[in-house]
Amino acid sequence: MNSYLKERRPLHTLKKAAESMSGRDFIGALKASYLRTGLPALIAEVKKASPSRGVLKENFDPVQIAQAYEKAGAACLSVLTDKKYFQGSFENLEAIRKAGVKCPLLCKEFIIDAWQIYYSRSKGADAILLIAAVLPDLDIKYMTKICKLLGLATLVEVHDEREMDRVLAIDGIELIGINNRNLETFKVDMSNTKRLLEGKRGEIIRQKDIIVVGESGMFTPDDIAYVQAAGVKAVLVGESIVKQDDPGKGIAGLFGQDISP
Ligand SMILES: O=C(O)c1ccccc1NCC(=O)[C@H](O)[C@H](O)COP(=O)(O)O
Repeated sequence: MNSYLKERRPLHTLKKAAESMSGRDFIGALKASYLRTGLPALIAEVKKASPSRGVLKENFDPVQIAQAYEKAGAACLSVLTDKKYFQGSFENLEAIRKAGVKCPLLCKEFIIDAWQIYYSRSKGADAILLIAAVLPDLDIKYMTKICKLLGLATLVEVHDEREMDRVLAIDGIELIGINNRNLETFKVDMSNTKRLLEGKRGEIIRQKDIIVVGESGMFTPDDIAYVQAAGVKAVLVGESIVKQDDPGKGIAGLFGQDISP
């Protein structure tokens, strides 16, 4: 977390800015897209670089990429704001919002402190990411409540059975992301999504009407079909689409068809 920013924006002034922002319905946009296309709704990631792959796109223009994604049928966008590992920024998030992009925006940041939630909202976020691997249950509960009060959606990310069981035991969770990438080894294994949705866990998810997002390592229509068959209603995709000369065409290639509205 950037303590320099935290010093400049004490919580009581930041809260006012966050509360005055009007948000967009992130979960509603995912549901509407799934109904419209019959395919997992796309959360398209504005991603310049990653720890596992280095720089993905030279001449990175976040607004242009966001507009191309929206035009090509993305339901929502994920904007990396972490500087150190992904070369992202809050300026990118703010610029995309100010450019008039209508897709709801997920602020992709390593959130460990409630201050960051207010800051994300003040910069135009409609949803934030909470990573179960780094947050105790109590923080997930507390942060989810703050988000609800602010009108923000929370995407709670899990990677294994233990994290999934922890998150399923928390009341009020509406959106769970299953990351196919192991955050320590960076290895991607799509069968992770399938495994975590089998049996009792899948039943609880259906009962609670939770939307599951498949995350990472998707490149082809077969990959999309695989995670859809496993039970996901949305996918979070970065590398395979952002690397294309035309990221919009990257989306049609990923789904094997034009999904634009
Ligand atoms: O992308 C990485 O290399 C990475 C490494 C370590 C921790 C997290 C990482 N990525 C975060 C993500 O969740 C992905 O950016 C997102 O799921 C999109 O993945 P992809 O389609 O494989 O770019």
